[in-house]
Amino acid sequence: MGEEYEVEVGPVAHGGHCVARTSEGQVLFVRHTLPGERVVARVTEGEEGARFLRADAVEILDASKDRIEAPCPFAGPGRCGGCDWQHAKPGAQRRLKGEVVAEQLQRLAGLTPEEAGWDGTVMPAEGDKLPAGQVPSWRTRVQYAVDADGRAGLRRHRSHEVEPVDHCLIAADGVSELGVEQRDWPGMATVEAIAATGSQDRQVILTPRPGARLPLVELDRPVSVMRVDEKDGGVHRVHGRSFVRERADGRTYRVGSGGFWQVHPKSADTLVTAVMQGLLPRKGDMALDLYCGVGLFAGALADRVGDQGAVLGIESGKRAVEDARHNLAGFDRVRVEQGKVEAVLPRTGISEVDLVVLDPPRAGAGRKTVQHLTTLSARRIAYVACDPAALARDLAYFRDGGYRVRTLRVFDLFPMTHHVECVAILEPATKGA
Ligand SMILES: C[S@@+](CC[C@H](N)C(=O)[O-])C[C@H]1O[C@@H](n2cnc3c(N)ncnc32)[C@H](O)[C@@H]1O
Repeated sequence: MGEEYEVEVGPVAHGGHCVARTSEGQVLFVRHTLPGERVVARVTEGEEGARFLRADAVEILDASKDRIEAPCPFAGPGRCGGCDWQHAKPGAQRRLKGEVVAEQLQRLAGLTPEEAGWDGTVMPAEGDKLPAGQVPSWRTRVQYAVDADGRAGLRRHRSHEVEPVDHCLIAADGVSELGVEQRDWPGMATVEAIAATGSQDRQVILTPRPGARLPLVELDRPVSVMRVDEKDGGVHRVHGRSFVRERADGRTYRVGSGGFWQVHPKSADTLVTAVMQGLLPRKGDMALDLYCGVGLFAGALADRVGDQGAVLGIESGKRAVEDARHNLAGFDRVRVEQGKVEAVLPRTGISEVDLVVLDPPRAGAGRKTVQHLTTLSARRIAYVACDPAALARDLAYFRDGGYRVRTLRVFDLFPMTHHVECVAILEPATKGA
């Protein structure tokens, strides 16, 4: 810890850092740098003999042409851990993400971009293509951590320490307007601020420290307030609605506190469009929406498969299932089952479907679920992935089960961070042969 090395920085790696080697051959994962730079890297984590050390670039000796001054005053070595690429031009950020996706596909699935039907580009969300130095304000959900003095901030990288922040540049305007960063939150561990897209619903979710009393929540806009129970982790209503209303694909979705909804205001529409363009649902199709959350893709599929078709959603979160059933109540032939996909799907007895959407959490779907899906004779499968490593692992299982990737599209729905969203469309390998 604290040791410094002068290094030439190599390629980007998954996780918001680049790879370098010390003169003794020790691998360093270096943050706050870019490929091709020469930097002084200070070790932040790792022990002697470890496979790799983590480090921050604390001095830039030769700068990349893709480097800019970080627009956020809270970014930099040892500071806020929320963004990884504040110091890179927007186009360079997307190129780096593309290189990470390509590397993961190659290493974990043995696929080149061409074999995955991908042109190698990473698409910005509509409206996000801004000149260098301007930052899209896209985070409609921000969980602030609160320090011992009650100041709201964000956690430092791989740390519980809080970097107090008076304006997070990537927070959506609706979040910033609440003024969470401008007041103190004594006794709170976290304060989550939510600004819905397509409605004026605003919500604050407070997590008190053990024994602390809830503060009076007076913000710059009307909000509903929820509280996270320190014992059972349950989310309870303090005042106002216990949900926000989001809009996507022409429909309104109720999302209860603690439930999942895409964070970028354009994400839900972007992903629904990519999935529907890839699947091309037909009237009368039978479709699955796995890991369905509050029913985003199930709703879009239900509209398209019509009265003769049917959609089954599966989701583990109890509250999300209640919301999905509420959101999809207008469709007679849509059912939502609660439970883990790996347990519920085999129990349904379904042996054949036309289409599948799966949008699993970061860990991916895993071998067992993928194997099961490859037995259902689906005409097409859409895999929505927030982690390219998990996607690549699962694509390899799909290949073993006789499916090939027809197209892959990659979207930058998390600007300034290392995160990236992929939509892969699969079909039986025999079809593409
Ligand atoms: C990435 S979110 C996708 C939600 C939805 N497709 C959307 O876009 O709004 C993943 C969802 O999977 C649920 N989940 C996590 N593990 C699960 C499992 N093993 N089985 C079923 N659902 C799961 C989470 O509760 C979450 O709602």
